[in-house]
Amino acid sequence: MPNALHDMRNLLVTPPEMQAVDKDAAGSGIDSFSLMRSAGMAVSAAALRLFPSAARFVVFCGPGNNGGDGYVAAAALTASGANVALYALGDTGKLKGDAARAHAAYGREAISIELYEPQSQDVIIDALFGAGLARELPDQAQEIVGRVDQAGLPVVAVDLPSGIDGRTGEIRGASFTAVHTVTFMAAKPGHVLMPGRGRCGTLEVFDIGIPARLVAARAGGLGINVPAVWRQCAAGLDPATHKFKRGHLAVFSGGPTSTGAARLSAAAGLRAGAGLVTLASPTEAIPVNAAHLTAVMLKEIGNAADLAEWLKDSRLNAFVLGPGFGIGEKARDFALMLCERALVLDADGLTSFKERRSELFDRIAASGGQVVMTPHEGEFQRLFPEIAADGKLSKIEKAQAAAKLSHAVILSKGPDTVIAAPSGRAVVNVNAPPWLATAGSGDVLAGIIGAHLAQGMPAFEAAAAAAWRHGEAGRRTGRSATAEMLVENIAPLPEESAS
Ligand SMILES: NC(=O)C1=CN([C@@H]2O[C@H](COP(=O)(O)OP(=O)(O)OC[C@H]3O[C@@H](n4cnc5c(N)ncnc54)[C@H](O)[C@@H]3O)[C@@H](O)[C@H]2O)[C@@H](O)CC1
Ligand SMILES: [K+]
Repeated sequence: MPNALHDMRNLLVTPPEMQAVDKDAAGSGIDSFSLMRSAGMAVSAAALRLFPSAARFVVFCGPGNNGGDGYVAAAALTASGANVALYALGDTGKLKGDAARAHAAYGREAISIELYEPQSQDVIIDALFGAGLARELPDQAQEIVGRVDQAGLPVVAVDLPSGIDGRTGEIRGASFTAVHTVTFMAAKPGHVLMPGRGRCGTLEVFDIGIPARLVAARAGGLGINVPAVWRQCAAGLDPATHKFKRGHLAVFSGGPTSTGAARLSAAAGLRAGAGLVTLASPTEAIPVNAAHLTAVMLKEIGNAADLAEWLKDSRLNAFVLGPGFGIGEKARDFALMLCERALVLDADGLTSFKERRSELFDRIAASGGQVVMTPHEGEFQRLFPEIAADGKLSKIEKAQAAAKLSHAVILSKGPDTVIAAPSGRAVVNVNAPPWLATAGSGDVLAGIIGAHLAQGMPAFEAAAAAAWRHGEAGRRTGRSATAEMLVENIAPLPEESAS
């Protein structure tokens, strides 16, 4: 990935990668206890900043280094004059290494965790498990989660709310729901994938002093979808250029009773910067489409022969196929003809290949075109059932596997949309408000991707930039968003200086 990944704010590092970074840091002579001290101090500072008048900080410490951070935080909070109670999960005599040292330095009594009784003014510091959580949260910890939830106490999480799997964002049995999470060096997939993301509260990524080059060396091409990921590819898109240079996007309409979805895509494509947009309509739907279009042009394309003739115009460079199109042979024939240019395959376009996916994947591999597929969860299951059913994989890993198999860029939709390329590169989109999940929203997204492809952006960047602009449009529109309002609120691509 280009420069964006060297900015640690945009990186996602998996727990195994982070463990390797820790080892490299120790190997390069950095004192690992000083890292733990920085981590614990950052947690203490966050807790005091957020809850300056807490009656009592209750620190839960686990059996590993996450617990070690907790002991440091407890010592720092005590030194600041705060009232602190510390509860340990497991036998503190079995603590090892830095965690044992942090426990010894704390020097006060650690109470056994089952004795914890919530008090109404408690602020919880959760240092039970972090990146090292390897299986379901132990029963004893699950019970404490229940007590804290029931009492409605605020939780500040160390690294991750205990119970959230840092690789997948899944909840391992139960988890705390934090108001604030302090993680170290870089965010983990579990902070941005659902349901984990919904339980982290605000996320603080604190630099504990591991050199960035050590983190970057282990990071495997995952990031957060920020403009820096695709801005360089968007920089050449000068709105003043001749309209054909801005590309000609074609969107395929369904029959007379299902034309609205394609018109939404077309309108979004025009708004997002395609130079020309044509709605390709079957004969029967021409009157209804004609009655609703102004800036978008209309072309009658009834069958594959019509399409073949139209494709002689090489300026037609990007296509959206699927919204409202209808499932079946016609969708398959059209899609296979379009793979060698730039194609967004969405909705019915995806479902049409449920039983015939290898035809599509082989054609994409052979054609060398720019293809983006935009499945929601159900469509993903239809097209990639074996990947969808693999419970061990995270949403990122599923999208990566699907991209590799299909040779296309996969935009896997949801509140935590993932964009993955066949190379394994992937980003998670984080700017989408919940109300973006409105009828027709996906059609708008497909149109924005199409506009980017028409302007010559490579498929990965086209999809990532579109997910981001779609999220921004949702924010600008507000809670009452309809798909038409989203189109109106697609903002220009951000300038070079935006981060
Ligand atoms: N560079 C870094 O990232 C640093 C990480 N630090 C902390 O170290 C943490 C990672 O430490 P660890 O690798 O020791 O991991 P954890 O402290 O998250 O937990 C690991 C311990 O719990 C056990 N365990 C895992 N799952 C369990 C389960 N379900 N039930 C019972 N026991 C279970 C493991 O055998 C191990 O003893 C991070 O979350 C962070 O808080 C800090 O100390 C500073 C440096
Ligand atoms: K934790």
